[in-house]
Amino acid sequence: MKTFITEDFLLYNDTARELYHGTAKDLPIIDYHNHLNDEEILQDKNYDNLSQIWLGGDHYKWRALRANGIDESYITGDKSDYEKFLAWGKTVPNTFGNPLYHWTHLELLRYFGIDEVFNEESAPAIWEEANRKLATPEFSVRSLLKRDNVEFVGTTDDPTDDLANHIALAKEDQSFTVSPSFRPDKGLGIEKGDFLDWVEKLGNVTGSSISTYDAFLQALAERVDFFDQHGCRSSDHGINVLYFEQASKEEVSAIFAKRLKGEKLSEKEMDQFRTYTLLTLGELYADKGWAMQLHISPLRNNNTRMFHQIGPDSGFDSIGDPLVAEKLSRLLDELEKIGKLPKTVLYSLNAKDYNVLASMAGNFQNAEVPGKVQFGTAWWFNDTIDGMEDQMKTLANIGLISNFIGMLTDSRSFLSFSRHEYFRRILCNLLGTWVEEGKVPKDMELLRKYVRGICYENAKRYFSI
Ligand SMILES: O=C[C@H](O)[C@@H](O)[C@@H](O)[C@H](O)C(=O)O
Repeated sequence: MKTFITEDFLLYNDTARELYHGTAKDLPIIDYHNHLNDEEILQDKNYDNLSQIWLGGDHYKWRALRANGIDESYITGDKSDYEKFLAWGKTVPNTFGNPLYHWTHLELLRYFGIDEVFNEESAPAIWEEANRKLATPEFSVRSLLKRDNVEFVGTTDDPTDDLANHIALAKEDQSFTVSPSFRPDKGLGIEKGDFLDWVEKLGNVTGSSISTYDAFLQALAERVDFFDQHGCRSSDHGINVLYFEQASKEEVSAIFAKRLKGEKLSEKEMDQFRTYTLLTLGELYADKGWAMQLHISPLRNNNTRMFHQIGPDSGFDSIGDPLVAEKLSRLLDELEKIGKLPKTVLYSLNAKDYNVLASMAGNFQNAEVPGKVQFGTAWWFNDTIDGMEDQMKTLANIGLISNFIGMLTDSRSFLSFSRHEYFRRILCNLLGTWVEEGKVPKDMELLRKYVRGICYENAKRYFSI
């Protein structure tokens, strides 16, 4: 059966169709936050088969497979790639209403030219045809980036990473930039069992022995400099529960010393360390002109048995519901007070926070750049038609959607860039609907400016690309 994705997919009026086909469709892609593997880009890897590139690291699909009663051996276990692929073929027909259904068919159509509904019956032939194409030079990861007109890739990188792949890629003449993002979560994770190992690793890459909090901060500053020298334009922080506990540097130094000795810390002490360290990093980000991305309120690793079996980021995270407004206000204001609030992108995994984040952003805007503080795009479980519309309507209702830096894939798969098409269709339909409903004038020049800005130009300006 032919697929349902027509050229006007998700575009329900003439204005939407004109905006998408005439403006959004061919704009370059700036994917400023994802988890793509920089080594695979350097190697210009060809994936062996559709399971590896589709299912290999995508915990969205793993959750759908589990929800469909598929055994773990066919998901992250020891079944063959083909057996796992057939399990996905059995599952996709049961995903109506989930973006996975749309993404699956968009990817088959856009990358492989396969205009078929994906299910158990069509899976074997699709496996053969797609794998044949995956083996060709046109399906190396760099070829995939070029064919998608990807201009910028923001990977996610630990401060101790040597960035060797990014450095090597920067020496080559590419149509796209692969920029490292500074993700210091392990340096803020003072509660974690491997925190001291990470501190030692930080010391090793900076040629220092970190035995004091001053030395720790100095080492972090050196890594910020190193990342900046190699094209970093942004940091990223995963914050499960937002914190704000003020303390002097001397108090935090004493807390750090206790941790080095393996002494137990109170929750307050840990929050004092996290607060002081994040504020110090925020100042460094501002000095570098970086953006600070805050991904807040995931509830991670809910399934202890499966965490021990297959580790983090494996589909057992969900939406947390801590309060965020007060602490976020204090964090941002502490930096604003000293003129060191960096460009900031606020994401929450809980849609209950959307009005909070959109209104919070409005407290700290200034002339540095339009939309200096962004209410960030719908993230993870919210990366759906309803979730994206909800986030954009909230932003428009409370802030200025015209300065929105648009979406990102946050993905681990090189086939995910068609999610930008998905977003652009939803955006153009939203704007087109406002026109058709008489809520905004049919000023096509201005509407095209909105579309170019949100899909491409705003992010280019915001990240100084
Ligand atoms: O969209 C889902 C995301 O990729 C999710 O896996 C990440 O947000 C990850 O948990 C992280 O902390 O960066």
